[in-house]
Amino acid sequence: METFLFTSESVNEGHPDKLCDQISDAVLDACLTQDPDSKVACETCTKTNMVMVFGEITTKANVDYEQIVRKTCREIGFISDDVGLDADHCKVLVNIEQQSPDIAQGVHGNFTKRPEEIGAGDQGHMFGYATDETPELMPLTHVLATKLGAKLTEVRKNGTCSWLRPDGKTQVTIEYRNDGGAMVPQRVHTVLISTQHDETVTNDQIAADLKQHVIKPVIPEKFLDENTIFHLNPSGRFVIGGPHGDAGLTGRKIIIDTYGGGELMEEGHSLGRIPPRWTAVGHT
Ligand SMILES: Nc1ncnc2c1ncn2[C@@H]1O[C@H](COP(=O)(O)OP(=O)(O)OP(=O)(O)O)[C@@H](O)[C@H]1O
Ligand code: MET
Repeated sequence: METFLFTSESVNEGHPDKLCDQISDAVLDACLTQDPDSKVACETCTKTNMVMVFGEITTKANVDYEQIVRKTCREIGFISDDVGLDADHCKVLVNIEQQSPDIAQGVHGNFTKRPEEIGAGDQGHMFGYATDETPELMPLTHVLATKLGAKLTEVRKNGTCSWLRPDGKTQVTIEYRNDGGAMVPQRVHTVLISTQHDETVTNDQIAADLKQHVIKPVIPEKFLDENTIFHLNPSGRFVIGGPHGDAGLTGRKIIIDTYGGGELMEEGHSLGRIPPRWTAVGHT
């Protein structure tokens, strides 16, 4: 019987790229809440002590971009330089212009087109599929990697593991059996978690807590066996994190946001933009 390995990775809400995704989406939400006809294509980038939002927005909404940036960072837990970013004191740069009139006339005819006439402005490709591996109809590797990341955030915010900091990545490798074209998960081959942590905790404690409070509640026991491999903070030290450790950009985690690598990928994404602009990321 043919078996093969497949791997998906994920990041949690404190990863710098994911922080940017959440800021772009928060800007979009703020515009649409006040003005459902807003045209939004909002990018974000971040590095130590700095967040910048930029892009093209045409809206009647009165939006305080700086406050949206600070609130999003604060809610994730970036509340001091120590942790990777200080939401209340970091530099916030805003460079947002109106949507290009050339694009506006092409997409919505400067607000004159009927909904069924509205176009995308340029070409684009979208891919997608469903799989019966999971109730979510998504690949199991992707579902487990995503749930591990969400659990990490949960046990950080509810105080179960007080040493946790916001940034982190997860990865799950599953051994599948190809059963006449159906991909049937057999076992979890490898689990990798890299999480940001404070100075107080030892690597042994990190590994023990991750097994007990993150892996055990997420990965069904039937998929784990004595040969399952665990790599828990394999780099050995991950105190510096968030934008302090690595630059972040909107739309840099689009495989994680979709099927976890089991699909063809388009160049566009849906973060911080209204549907007609999804495919425009390559241009903005
Ligand atoms: N000391 C560390 N040990 C382990 N992981 C770390 C450490 N410092 C940062 N990281 C994590 O690794 C991530 C970097 O991986 P990521 O794939 O997101 O970006 P990249 O390596 O710049 O590549 P790309 O964005 O091109 O895929 C950081 O954003 C952070 O989540
Ligand atoms: N951008 C980082 C560097 O090369 C890599 C990501 S952090 C593990 O320094």
